[in-house]
Amino acid sequence: MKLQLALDRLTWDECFNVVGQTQDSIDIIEIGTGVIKEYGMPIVREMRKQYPDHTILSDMKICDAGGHEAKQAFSSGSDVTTVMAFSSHLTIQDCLEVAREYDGRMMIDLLEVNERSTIQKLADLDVDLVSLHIGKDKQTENGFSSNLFDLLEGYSFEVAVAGGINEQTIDDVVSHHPDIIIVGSAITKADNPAEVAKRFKEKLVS
Ligand SMILES: O=C(CO)[C@H](O)[C@H](O)COP(=O)(O)O
Repeated sequence: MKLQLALDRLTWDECFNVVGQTQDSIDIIEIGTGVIKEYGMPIVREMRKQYPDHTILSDMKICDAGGHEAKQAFSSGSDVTTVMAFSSHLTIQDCLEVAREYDGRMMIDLLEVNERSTIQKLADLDVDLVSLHIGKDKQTENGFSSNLFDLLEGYSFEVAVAGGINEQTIDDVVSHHPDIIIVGSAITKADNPAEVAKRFKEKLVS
């Protein structure tokens, strides 16, 4: 089980500061969508330069022009980038093809997906990594619910989970044995991110 730190709603300096404090506890550095919108590919390149041994995920949340945007992410040093599950199968296919060219991976974001037919579409496209995700706005109504895992019942994807996961909910999430647990605010907004990230890491089982 891997810990992915999501860098969202932070300045450039805050991103590097929190990664600097938590680097020993995290496996994957996620450069969040809003951070990419603010700073573009230069922040991905700088993160790659400073953290050559960490996996870097750019949360591009691609939904169209998949080949071009995936290329932007991988050519800047990302190991993984994201495409929305509701996108056209052509967009997802193009992303997967670019990922193969760069020896990278696509994570397919299941934000707002409730239909098993969408999951079957992903399986038919030979997708291998998906993320169950409750969006930031939706979190004001409902936090991460274990029921989300039901959507993937019977499929063998590698699974990441995200959406307001905190120290109160981590045990429940871990009990479903996802491959990657994505934590943002619970670490980045903590008084002592290093300590909190260490506690999260200790909860993850291999
Ligand atoms: O993709 C995201 C937002 O769209 C975040 O990475 C994800 O929600 C994790 O952050 P948090 O733990 O703060 O919810």
